[in-house]
Amino acid sequence: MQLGLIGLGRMGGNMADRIRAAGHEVVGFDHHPDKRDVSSLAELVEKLAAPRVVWTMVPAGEITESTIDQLGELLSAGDLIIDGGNSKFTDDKPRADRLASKGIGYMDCGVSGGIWGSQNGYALMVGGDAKNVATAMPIFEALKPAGEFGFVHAGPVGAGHYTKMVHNGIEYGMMQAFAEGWELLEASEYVDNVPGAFKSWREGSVVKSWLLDLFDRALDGDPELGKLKGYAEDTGEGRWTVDEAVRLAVPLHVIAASLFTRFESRQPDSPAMKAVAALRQQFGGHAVVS
Ligand SMILES: O=C(O)[C@H](O)[C@@H](O)[C@H](O)[C@H](O)COP(=O)(O)O
Repeated sequence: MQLGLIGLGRMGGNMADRIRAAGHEVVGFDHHPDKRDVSSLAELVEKLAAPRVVWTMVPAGEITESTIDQLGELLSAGDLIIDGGNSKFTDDKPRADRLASKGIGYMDCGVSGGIWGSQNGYALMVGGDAKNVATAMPIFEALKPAGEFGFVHAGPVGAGHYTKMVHNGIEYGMMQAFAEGWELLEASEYVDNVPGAFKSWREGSVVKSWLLDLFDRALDGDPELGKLKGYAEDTGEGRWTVDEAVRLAVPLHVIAASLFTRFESRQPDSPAMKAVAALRQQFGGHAVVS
């Protein structure tokens, strides 16, 4: 089938390759002139036969919102938009309603797999009507991994991005657990071969996983991670997961702690710990470091 794909960066570009390799036609648009097949959204829409399916794979937030608004002006009743970016789930229903007033369908699809997805396949978490899911199924089939798993129609519009948000919250917690275990092993006088321990866990162990494989790969390149700074960014999914935990009063100890640890990583000197040191000095006369 034909697909319009907007955003041909690290994710979208690889996805286009995988969809084409499965025998589909992709008409791609990107802001970078060297990557794209068409030079405007209007040209992309023109090149597709109706009813059209257009997938947005651009950064979440303002860019996705304005791209979908422009598509809403250019597409016709019967066409379908799929947002595959890491949008916030609360954006989905209002978008779907705006587009529905013009007869345009909308689905959200959480996409996991990072830069490895083109070879391994992408895990897809879809929210939308069964009819729209069926329309896009050949594209989902092309993107998902070859095996039994890697796809869920999670529920109505919003459910795909919600599922991806929770997936990313879990990702934060798993990464943090590996990271803390690594720090403890490195600090201890008991274990000499820390990279070897992680490597050994890749087979047979209870904690074997793709994240562990990737951590082992990172340690192969830099056994003490000496080339990196202890600084980690976040792009929103972890914060939304914790917001939801507060809204629903669900205890999310590990994920919340993992998120806060990232915030802490950006503080060269912790203001809160200065306050703790000041208070210890005030009530106990304990020494402080200035
Ligand atoms: O499942 C995935 O493929 C990843 O989760 C992917 O979506 C991306 O790498 C994260 O959005 C990074 O998220 P943070 O910037 O919040 O760590």
